Amino acid sequence: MKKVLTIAGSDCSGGAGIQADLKTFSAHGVYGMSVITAITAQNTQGVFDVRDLDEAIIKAQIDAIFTDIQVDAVKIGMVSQPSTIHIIASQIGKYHPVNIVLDPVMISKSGYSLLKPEAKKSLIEELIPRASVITPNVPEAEEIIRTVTSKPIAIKTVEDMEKAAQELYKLGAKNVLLKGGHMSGEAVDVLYDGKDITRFYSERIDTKNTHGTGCTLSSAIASNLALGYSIKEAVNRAKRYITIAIEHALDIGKGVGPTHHFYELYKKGGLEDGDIL
Ligand SMILES: Nc1ncnc2c1ncn2[C@@H]1O[C@H](COP(=O)(O)OP(=O)(O)O)[C@@H](O)[C@H]1O
Ligand SMILES: Cc1ncc(COP(=O)(O)O)c(N)n1
Repeated sequence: MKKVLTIAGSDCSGGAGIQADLKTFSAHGVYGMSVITAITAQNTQGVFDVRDLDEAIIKAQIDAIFTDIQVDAVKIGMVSQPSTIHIIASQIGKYHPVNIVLDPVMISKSGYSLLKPEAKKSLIEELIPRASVITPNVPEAEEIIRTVTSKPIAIKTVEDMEKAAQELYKLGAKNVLLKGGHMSGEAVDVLYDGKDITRFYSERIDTKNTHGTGCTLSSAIASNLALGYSIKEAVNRAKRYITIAIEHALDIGKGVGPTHHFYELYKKGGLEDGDIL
């Protein structure tokens, strides 16, 4: 069985973060493991409190996994602060996992800052260059480009997304997937691999329940890379998975409900049994 690790924050309400990642791994038939960077108190209505774990326990969790178990892919989500980023970067340098999907989580759907402003530079300099693929949403892409170039940027069209993906590629990740969840019209994601631009389309589903979409997509990509798919096929399959997971999103809680994960949905996306185990 392929083994996939998420390094991310905990969402006690189960919609995003570590919890969404582990559910996604299970639905893909891969073995999920987690290194927790921070504990958040959040639900479908907002984020109420955060405790960042210290670097010693983050380091110890990563050592415990890599000294014992072969890891086929790593997904990195909420990394909060510079010390968390330094220790993750240094541990990646030590263990060299093969597939690294970095979701540069900055602000929750409810508007809470999950990455401290002073950590932006560390994320860009220390983690992005180590990633096999980064998966920013549109506001994150704008923020990263603004931080690097000190110039204002507004991504308004798919063509703007393509230009931004090429700009982000210069930061050293092997691939850039710019997600179009925050645009209007069809939900188009753009992949740039240094050579080709590929667009991934889906209909835009009319729902308020999109808590954890970014976490789900990046974990699905990590699962598919672990299963041996090329980056384009991994993104293609992940896009199909997230579309079904949003279509079946749950109206849980009073606010933005979570995506839904289960094996039957995976099969419904045309992803057959034989493909996943
Ligand atoms: N309403 C929607 N209908 C269909 N796909 C969506 C919708 N909202 C987001 N997506 C897709 O979900 C994935 C996550 O995108 P996005 O919501 O932009 O990420 P984030 O959670 O990081 O803000 C992308 O593949 C995006 O195209
Ligand atoms: C611990 C944690 N990590 C990430 C997100 C982003 O979630 P979303 O995918 O909805 O933007 C979150 N709300 N909480």
